[in-house]
Amino acid sequence: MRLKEKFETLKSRHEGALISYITLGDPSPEESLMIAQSLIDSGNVDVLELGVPFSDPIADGPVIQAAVDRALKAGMNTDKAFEIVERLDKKVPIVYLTYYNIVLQYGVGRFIKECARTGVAGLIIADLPYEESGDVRALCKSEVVDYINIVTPNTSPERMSMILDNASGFVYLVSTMGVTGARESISKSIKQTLDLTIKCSNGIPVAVGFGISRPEQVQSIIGMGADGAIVGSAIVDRIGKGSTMGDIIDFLKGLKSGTSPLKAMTVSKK
Ligand SMILES: O=P(O)(O)OC[C@@H](O)[C@@H](O)c1c[nH]c2ccccc12
Repeated sequence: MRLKEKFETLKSRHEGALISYITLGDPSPEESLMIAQSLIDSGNVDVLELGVPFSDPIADGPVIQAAVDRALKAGMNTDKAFEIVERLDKKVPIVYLTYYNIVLQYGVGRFIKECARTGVAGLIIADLPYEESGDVRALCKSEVVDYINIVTPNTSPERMSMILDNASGFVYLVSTMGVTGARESISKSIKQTLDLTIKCSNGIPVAVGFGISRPEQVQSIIGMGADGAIVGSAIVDRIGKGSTMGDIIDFLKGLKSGTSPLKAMTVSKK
């Protein structure tokens, strides 16, 4: 399923997207396939972001670093990542999150063709600066894979409009500088960056990630006008601690309830 279709459906329901991240291969390739499928089947995840593990994940905090280590030790690699995506029953759009080295090693053209063939709807390359992304973006365009850009609170308005002029799928707004990982609170100044991003986004959905781990945080981000909230480390942490699938799905259900601020308001008024 394409990202555009998903975001349009959600919009017509006045609902934000819950985007969940897990690392492929964590704790093992087979188990991560089962986890990914259970998350999709639970109906609480609108977009599934799958990390293709890279040995030096510089944008990742300790929780995801540990997951990447577990995955690599369990024999995870890029071929197996494509195999997993191919086998998934993709009832929601799948987005890959990886680092440029992985793409380069596999062969840029070959990697993007494999994304298209196996049904990866979107691609995020965490460490590829926009200025260097021209070839990858062109290949993604011809293979109909959405290339997803990351913007941060440090992105200048000029750079933001340049990046967003060429955006597709959704825009990934990083809530705070630093690495991935749950935080106590989401910075208040995010509202300002979010407004600027929405203004420059030409109608492409904007999703906010980094540090979101609670339903109230999801609700406040969606309430500020974001089209989606991205949660990674809080889920990966539960996988690492060996939580049951039932507990992880209950956790996601709570987060998903935060994507309907209007509904939540009506309920709390009763
Ligand atoms: O873990 P957090 O703080 O919930 O943030 C989402 C994040 O995990 C996911 O989108 C992600 C995982 N690795 C990344 C590297 C760069 C950008 C984003 C990511």
